[in-house]
Amino acid sequence: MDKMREILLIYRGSTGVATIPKRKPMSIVHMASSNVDNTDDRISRISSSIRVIPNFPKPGIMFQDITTLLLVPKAFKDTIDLFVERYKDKNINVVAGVETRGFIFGPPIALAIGAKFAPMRKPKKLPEEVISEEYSLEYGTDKIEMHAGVVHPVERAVVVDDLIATGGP
Ligand SMILES: O=P(O)(O)OC[C@H]1O[C@H](OP(=O)(O)OP(=O)(O)O)[C@H](O)[C@@H]1O
Ligand SMILES: Nc1ncnc2[nH]cnc12
Repeated sequence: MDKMREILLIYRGSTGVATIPKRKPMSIVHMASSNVDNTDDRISRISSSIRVIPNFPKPGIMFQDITTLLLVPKAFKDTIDLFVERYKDKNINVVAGVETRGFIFGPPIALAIGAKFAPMRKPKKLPEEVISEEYSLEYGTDKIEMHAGVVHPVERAVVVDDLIATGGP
């Protein structure tokens, strides 16, 4: 399998419009900045739609909050379009999305390029036989699992997630 890991810069959702915040709002320093491809104005629109929250979930982490990107349909669509443009003619059979935020971006990319979508889930969520891999996070370790046999050796897969922090060990 030819593996590629595709990342944006992107977060896990808040709990909806009607909820009352349980903790003090944190100070927001800025929206994300971009240092890639200044010729495509979609990149700056995407960057400026991502909220950066310092010291969440713990001191020293600059949390890149993609929930704000999801509130801007044009920026969300631009995000999907950029990936679709990159992968549409590459004979990709499988888009694998990393839980949780890869579940937001992976499916629309898969549909647009005519690939199947395979969820890569946190441990013990999938009911059938799995293949699994342990990895390090910027703030902890985790393991990811996928149903065995959903990707065949001859297939080409793109792994979609929102962001690389440590990129693993
Ligand atoms: O480069 P790394 O160090 O691997 O960190 C990046 C990973 O961490 C975050 O997910 P997280 O495990 O926090 O899960 P979530 O999407 O459910 O919030 C993020 O969505 C990436 O998957
Ligand atoms: N800095 C960060 N922002 C958003 N999600 C993350 N996951 C790991 N590190 C992160």
